[in-house]
Amino acid sequence: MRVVVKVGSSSLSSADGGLQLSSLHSLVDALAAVRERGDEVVLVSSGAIATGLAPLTLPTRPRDLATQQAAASVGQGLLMARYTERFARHDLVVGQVLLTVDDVVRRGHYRNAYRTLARLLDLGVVPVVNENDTVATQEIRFGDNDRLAALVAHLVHADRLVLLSDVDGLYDGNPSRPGARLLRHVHGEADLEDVDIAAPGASRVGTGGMVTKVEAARIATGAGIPVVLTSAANVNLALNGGREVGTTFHPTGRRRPTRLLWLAHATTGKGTLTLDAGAVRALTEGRASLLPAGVTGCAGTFDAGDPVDLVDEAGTAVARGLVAYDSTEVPKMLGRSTRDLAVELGPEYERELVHRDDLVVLV
Ligand SMILES: Nc1ncnc2c1ncn2[C@@H]1O[C@H](COP(=O)(O)OP(=O)(O)O)[C@@H](O)[C@H]1O
Ligand SMILES: N[C@@H](CCC(=O)OP(=O)(O)O)C(=O)O
Repeated sequence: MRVVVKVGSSSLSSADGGLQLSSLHSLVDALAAVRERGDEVVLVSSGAIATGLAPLTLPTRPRDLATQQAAASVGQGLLMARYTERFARHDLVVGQVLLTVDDVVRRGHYRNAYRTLARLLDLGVVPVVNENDTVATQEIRFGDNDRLAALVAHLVHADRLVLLSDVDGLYDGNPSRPGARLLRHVHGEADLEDVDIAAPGASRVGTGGMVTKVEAARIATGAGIPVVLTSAANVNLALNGGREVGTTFHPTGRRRPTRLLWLAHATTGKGTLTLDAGAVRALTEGRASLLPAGVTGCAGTFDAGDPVDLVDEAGTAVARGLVAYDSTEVPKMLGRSTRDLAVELGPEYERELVHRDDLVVLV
């Protein structure tokens, strides 16, 4: 068994927003018990920003990106030091893995991340993953670790994803309202239809609230991985108790190529290409590559290799792909056949605008 456990800032911090050591200790002790049983663990831990607040005497989580990054820079090292100390009590070694979206979406990069994580697990190390907050700009940020955890679970072929928060599961509405009901099982979209997840998190340090957790559960279950959402206080029961706690999201789909999952869920397009009806059909029904002949418009500034949204003439996103040309080159190619382009501009213009291996259909 390989399990990915994600813990949110709200579960690791005290009322004043700083790191709550006792919570971190219970988490580590529960994870160590999983290891003692012979199972493997990858921990996705938030809390860098929360841990950085006290040393910087910041009263609350900062709103601007630069101060968040500074707090993460101060906090991440301290957080890892605490994990290192506590895991060492169980004779376990930890390894820090910091990721950005960009690190894993581009061709080949996700393989590097996978190789490192697989090697760490071979060596018996507990990988501790977080977003690389200090270098992540707005465009390449996850911003929350829930989606990152779902994508990491897929990357390492996990058997289960456990999301730990400050709430004991998914409720049908704001859990602080009287009468809110805990959902024990979610089998698919139909079970989520009447669920209200809009309330922001109760803590001052968490991000995303329930929205990003449900999104993470969708990504993981859609790729065949069951998800358990429960409170960090239940960590031992969830991992070692042998009985169901919180909310279980059951698999709805099957494993897909890793890079395409990242492309669909971790990126935002740097630009937009508008497709005519024939191109939409070729992509969605024929699984074809996108050729310049079927593109009627291009917007945004992007480099070759960047993710772009592919929209139909009504502006609805139908696919996302990694574009093979810069935004300076695309306009002169629109509507032209690859053969004409090769004759006029040279053989390097004969390739697809977006190759089908670099493309994920969203409809
Ligand atoms: N339907 C719901 N069920 C459970 N929790 C919800 C729901 N809607 C909103 N929430 C809020 O989501 C919060 C958890 O999200 P967040 O604060 O981002 O935590 P974390 O730091 O663990 O990621 C809970 O404290 C809860 O108040
Ligand atoms: N990378 C950030 C995590 C962002 C965050 O707070 O996420 P979460 O608490 O999981 O909603 C950090 O370590 O502070």
